[in-house]
Amino acid sequence: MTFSLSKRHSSLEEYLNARVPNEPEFHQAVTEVIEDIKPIIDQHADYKAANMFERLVEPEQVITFRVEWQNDANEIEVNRGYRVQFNGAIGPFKGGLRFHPTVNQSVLKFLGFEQTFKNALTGLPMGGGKGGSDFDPSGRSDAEIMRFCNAFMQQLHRYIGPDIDIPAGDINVGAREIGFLFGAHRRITNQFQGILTGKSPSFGGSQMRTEATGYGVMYFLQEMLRKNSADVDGKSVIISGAGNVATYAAERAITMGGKVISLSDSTGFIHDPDGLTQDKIDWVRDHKSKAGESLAAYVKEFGGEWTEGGVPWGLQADIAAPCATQNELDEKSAKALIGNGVQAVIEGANMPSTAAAKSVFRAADILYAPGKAANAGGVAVSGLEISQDRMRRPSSAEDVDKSLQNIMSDIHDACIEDGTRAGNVDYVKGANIAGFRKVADAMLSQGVG
Ligand SMILES: NC(=O)C1=CN([C@@H]2O[C@H](COP(=O)(O)OP(=O)(O)OC[C@H]3O[C@@H](n4cnc5c(N)ncnc54)[C@H](O)[C@@H]3O)[C@@H](O)[C@H]2O)C=CC1
Ligand SMILES: O=C(O)CCC(=O)C(=O)O
Repeated sequence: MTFSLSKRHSSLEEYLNARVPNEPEFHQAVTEVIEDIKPIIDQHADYKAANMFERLVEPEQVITFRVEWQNDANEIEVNRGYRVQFNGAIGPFKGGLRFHPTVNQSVLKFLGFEQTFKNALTGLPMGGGKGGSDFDPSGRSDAEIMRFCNAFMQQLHRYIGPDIDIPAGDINVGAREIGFLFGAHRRITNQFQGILTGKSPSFGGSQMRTEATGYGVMYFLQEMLRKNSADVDGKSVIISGAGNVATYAAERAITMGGKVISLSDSTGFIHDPDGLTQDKIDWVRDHKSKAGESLAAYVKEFGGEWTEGGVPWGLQADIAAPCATQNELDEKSAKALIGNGVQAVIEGANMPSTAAAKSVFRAADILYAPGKAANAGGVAVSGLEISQDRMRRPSSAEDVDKSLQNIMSDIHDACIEDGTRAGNVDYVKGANIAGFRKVADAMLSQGVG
């Protein structure tokens, strides 16, 4: 028997094992999406005739390159750089750069695949891509970070451009790294071009890009709650991570009246039963910006409890927002959250829930928003930054924030439209189907060859 989506394989698992062996994160992301869109492809003769499944799961280009650079001890170090240009059917490739020792082809392909659907959901003309390096920035000096960024761009500049591919930040790539990368590109090409987003507003960046992902997560949550006649106000919130997405999600949750009781990093988590405040968040940002600092120092400063090596999912709260990294929330944690009466789980990170955890959430009577919908606010404001770059005309923070709220509300509506069955909303299904339709229809219109 053949798998109905591919003539040569009998199941999705067999297809993935044969075509892309040893890429577990990519298999996980593809399996989740394909389970939801298979019935749509099966029912749609045009999609089947166009072999949409095989074309969708094959990236257009996977580029790898050597990054050689000199550390402070004058030693030459070598890292591997990547850019996965996954799908450019609806616009130039767009997606972040991640610098982390766990970066490999599987991780970047899963991220580029997810990004393709996420970008489609924003309603802006952006294809999906992702890139980065296995470079570990922890403990490195500013000068080393700058030399690494220069060396990385020395290779990457061949593959990007305002009409080709426009990267941005992701884990360990923030304003400092984007500045170094942009400067390197300008010196190499002698052109001032909008080839990166997340730039400082002093040289073409958009207001609110820094805040956009975390704020967008909370705007999406507010939409979900409102549809159920509820509100963030008065709710307790568990957040994981202590970086860009986590701290801005916490900031917005607090201004909406929520009580944020945790943050975490790869060394453990804090439980602050009094709740975070803006001062505490500012301290976390400052502390975590210093190379290699653990969040453990929080409790000496503000009290609460530190759990070394733990995850915050055993705490009791109304809302959980995983905002750190992929597969940080497993089946046991998902069951603990449900057992403790969580009402909504909203993913700020990309694929933070394992496949088993996802099944627990989808089967439970809770609101569950997948990352590709809930964290799309960051790339949406990147899309607005591209427009500002083109026009050389900046927008105010108020205007960008208003656009962000509208885009998150539209994504919420799209999820409702494609994810409602018998009165129940499956946000995962809704996001997968709505994103798929847009990309697949563009691919159909453009033919093959
Ligand atoms: N920055 C952005 O605009 C967007 C980011 N994302 C996703 O959000 C997540 C977080 O990204 P950022 O906040 O930008 O990165 P970041 O580098 O600012 O922060 C990452 C945080 O996660 C923590 N962390 C890393 N590994 C961990 C682990 N195993 N357990 C607990 N904590 C861990 C780090 O200590 C750090 O505090 C990633 O999945 C990223 O792909 C998604 C959409 C946009
Ligand atoms: O703003 C961008 O282009 C990158 C955002 C991103 O990497 C993400 O949405 O995961």
